[in-house]
Amino acid sequence: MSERAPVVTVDGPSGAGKGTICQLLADRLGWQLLDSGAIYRVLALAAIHHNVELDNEEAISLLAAHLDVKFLVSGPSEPIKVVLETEDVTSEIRTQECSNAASKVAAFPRVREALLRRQRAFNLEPGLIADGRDMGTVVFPNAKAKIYLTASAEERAQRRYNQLQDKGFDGNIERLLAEIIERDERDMNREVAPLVAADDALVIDTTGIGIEQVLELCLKHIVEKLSDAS
Ligand SMILES: Nc1ncnc2c1ncn2[C@@H]1O[C@H](COP(=O)(O)OP(=O)(O)O)[C@@H](O)[C@H]1O
Ligand SMILES: Nc1ccn([C@@H]2O[C@H](COP(=O)(O)OP(=O)(O)O)[C@@H](O)[C@H]2O)c(=O)n1
Repeated sequence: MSERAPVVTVDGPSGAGKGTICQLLADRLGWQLLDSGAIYRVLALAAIHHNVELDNEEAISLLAAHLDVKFLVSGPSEPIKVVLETEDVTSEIRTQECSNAASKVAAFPRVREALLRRQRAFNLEPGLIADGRDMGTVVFPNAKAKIYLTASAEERAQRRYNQLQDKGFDGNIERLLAEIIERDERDMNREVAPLVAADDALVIDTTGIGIEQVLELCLKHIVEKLSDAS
């Protein structure tokens, strides 16, 4: 399988900084952006809206095959608007309930299969930055450059806590940490497309490293890999 336009994959656990770095990379390079986690989140929300049990693989995979989701891009650096059917769900998919539900529906092999083509359709010129758990291992195995971001669970929980505070919400750090650990375990131990660094990925532990420095490390790796490939 070969990719149409060049692809850079960024995988890793929750709170590692993937979304932040991918947005910065897409802006810097002027490339498309795929937030694959948002697709699993929208699917989980659709299941909740349609009263589908989260443990019903058959019903959820049917929902996945017919998922009516749109990602509306208004311009560089602008947040992408996520629309499910006709409803703007951009904020609703970010709740803790949706994060946990997304990780449950994402464990079903038939659900992942049903969403593969939809994710690969983001591979358009001039290039794609793909954010997720299995971007470099399953969805875009021939990506030109692969990055795996991680950080200690404690630091990732602290980042989520700060993020909630910034938005004016209260968070419970112990609960956030427990949920991060539970989600890591589910994502890393599922049978299909578990969260793991691709053999050829650059692994960056971002614990104690600022966003600017992580961005520089990523850009250096991407430039090297893109020039190797040309
Ligand atoms: N290297 C870093 N150092 C400190 N905070 C970071 C770093 N990377 C990301 N963050 C912050 O952590 C939070 C979670 O980052 P995010 O990009 O959403 O992670 P992910 O997409 O991997 O779940 C955000 O508030 C972001 O600003
Ligand atoms: N490529 C992907 C992306 C997300 N997911 C699942 O979707 C959930 C939400 O992903 P996300 O990337 O939006 O989550 P955060 O890292 O932002 O917390 C994850 O916990 C995974 O279970 C996945 O299985 N495969």
